[in-house]
Amino acid sequence: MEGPLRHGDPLIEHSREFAVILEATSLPGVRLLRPEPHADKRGLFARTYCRETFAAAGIDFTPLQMSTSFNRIAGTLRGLHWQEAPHGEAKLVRVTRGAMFDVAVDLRADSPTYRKWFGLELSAENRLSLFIPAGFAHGFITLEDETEIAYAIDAAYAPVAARGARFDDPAFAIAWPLAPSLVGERDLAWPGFEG
Ligand SMILES: Cc1cn([C@H]2C[C@H](O)[C@@H](COP(=O)(O)OP(=O)(O)O[C@H]3O[C@@H](C)C(=O)[C@@H](O)[C@H]3O)O2)c(=O)[nH]c1=O
Repeated sequence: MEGPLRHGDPLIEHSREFAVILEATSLPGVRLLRPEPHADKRGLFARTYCRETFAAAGIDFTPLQMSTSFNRIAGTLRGLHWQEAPHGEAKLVRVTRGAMFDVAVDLRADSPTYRKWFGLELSAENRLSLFIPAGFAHGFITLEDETEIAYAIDAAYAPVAARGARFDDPAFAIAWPLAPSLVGERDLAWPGFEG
């Protein structure tokens, strides 16, 4: 009997081996996804996640849930958030409307980039996604009103394991591109990071 079709099999004529480009960032493990759009007069089609491409890059990432985050005003800041082990979660984040400055912070104590951050603009226009593995904190500030974010996450939500740090914690010294105009109460109340 025939086995299941695999990405790259000749039968999948319209599939391309590396339709998702995974770029390194200044933080080992954090990757930037640059889609390769197939454009025509209708618009475009682009893959925004591919399990096989991730696996070929040595990343074991299978989303279990997808979430959306809508933010009314520019300057809305959410984060920094992570889930403690064994509930660590990897996230793939992109913007479907508007724009934001997205940040990952390395919280792996044995990492050469421990407590270092990486940030970049993700927007509906540039269609970039950021992959943030377990062991990193994540946060963002919106750059436009009515910005909406799509998450794919590989672990169940576990409020008991939820942890956070303030966006302006001196342990990280993140250079946000603007001062926040709206931050949730929980995010203002995180204790100083003790790593
Ligand atoms: C994250 C999450 C929240 N919730 C609930 C809890 C709460 O009532 C409501 C809003 O949750 P929060 O205030 O935690 O939402 P928010 O501050 O947007 O949390 C998010 O921030 C960014 C930076 C991330 O990286 C995400 O993983 C997530 O932590 O939604 C779920 O039911 N499932 C979930 O997976």
